[in-house]
Amino acid sequence: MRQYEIAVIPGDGIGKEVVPAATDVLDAIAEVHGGISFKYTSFPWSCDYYEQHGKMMPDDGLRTLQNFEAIFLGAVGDPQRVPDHVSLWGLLIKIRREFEQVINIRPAKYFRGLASPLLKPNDFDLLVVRENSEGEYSEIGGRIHKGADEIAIQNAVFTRKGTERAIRYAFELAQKRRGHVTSATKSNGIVYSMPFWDEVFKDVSKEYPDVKTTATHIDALSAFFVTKPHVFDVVVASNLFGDILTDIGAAIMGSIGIAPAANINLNGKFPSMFEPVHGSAPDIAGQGIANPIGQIWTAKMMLDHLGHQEMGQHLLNVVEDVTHSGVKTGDIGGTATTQEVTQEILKRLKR
Ligand SMILES: NC(=O)C1=CN([C@@H]2O[C@H](COP(=O)(O)OP(=O)(O)OC[C@H]3O[C@@H](n4cnc5c(N)ncnc54)[C@H](O)[C@@H]3O)[C@@H](O)[C@H]2O)C=CC1
Ligand SMILES: CC(=O)C(=O)O
Ligand SMILES: [K+]
Ligand SMILES: [Mn+2]
Repeated sequence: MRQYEIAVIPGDGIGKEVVPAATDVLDAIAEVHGGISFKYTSFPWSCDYYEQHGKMMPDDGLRTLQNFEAIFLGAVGDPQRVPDHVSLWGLLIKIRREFEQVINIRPAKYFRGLASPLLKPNDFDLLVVRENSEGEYSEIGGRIHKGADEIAIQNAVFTRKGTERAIRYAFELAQKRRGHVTSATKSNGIVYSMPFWDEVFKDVSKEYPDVKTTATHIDALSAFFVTKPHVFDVVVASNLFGDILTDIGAAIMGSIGIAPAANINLNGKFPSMFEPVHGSAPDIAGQGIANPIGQIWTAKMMLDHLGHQEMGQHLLNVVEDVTHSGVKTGDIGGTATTQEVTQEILKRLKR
């Protein structure tokens, strides 16, 4: 029996509702297939924790997390109580950066049983590779003066290492898929970092002559995600562009509540972290109606990462069966609660 040590951080809002649902499902799939089990250690780091301790996690929090094989996180943020830049940078983004989780993989595909808002959803199946450690999300800059003279400066950071790493990762994935990489650019408006991004994309592409390439400005690309998502295979994007594109990817599937994500550490020095694309959804938190599929599909990505692709595929098939059967939460047109969807998934998994 292989037991995996997993750090669990439910976080805020619906994170606290969907994370237990997903760990129940993980336990069930492990039991059904046999050979593996999960040992969870839960950490209460969140905006509640911040209110009590004045920080999002203890000073030695990262050292504690470092001993785990993976981190399973829900969502961070409660803007009524703690400013978002404080809560996210104090926990979620801190872990991504300090643990060198430099790649964020976020799939979107036609999902059986879901009413996509697209008129002709076709069969789309794409992967966004989001640069996850630098880019537009930086702490470089500052604010000076007050009132009419006030100035805010925010610098974006694009290193050759980081840019090349994300782009190369996209090419490697494309070789195992349909052999096409689309680069999200904006070199017509952003005159230093994006021409640089384009150059690196071109350089890396020379090493993969079998992979087809396209570079598309982020504005048009966002539109194409809505009008013809089936043309995309792997899309590589900077931190901010990838963030926005993947909410669109979630929306065209049918709901932001179903999209998964994996924050991948490539050098093996730190654990990777698995958390859905969505946030803490304060507008529906505490009602028991959050869609657990984003968190459960994220669990599938963790299974894949740990080398259990067969279990992962089985899990996703069952989730699609449940959606197809009509047991759905409100965001995707159903009336079921988080618990009811989870129970239905558990029941079918154990069949
Ligand atoms: N990775 C993370 O932890 C993220 C955290 N956030 C934080 O979350 C908080 C809320 O941010 P928002 O911009 O409102 O984004 P959000 O993703 O939390 O919610 C956007 C909309 O989608 C709905 N939604 C999200 N997940 C759902 C689910 N599982 N089931 C049903 N409906 C769902 C919400 O009810 C809301 O109407 C903020 O504090 C924000 O900073 C936002 C995005 C990512
Ligand atoms: C923070 C956020 O929105 C994301 O990482 O997707
Ligand atoms: K999340
Ligand atoms: Mn986002």
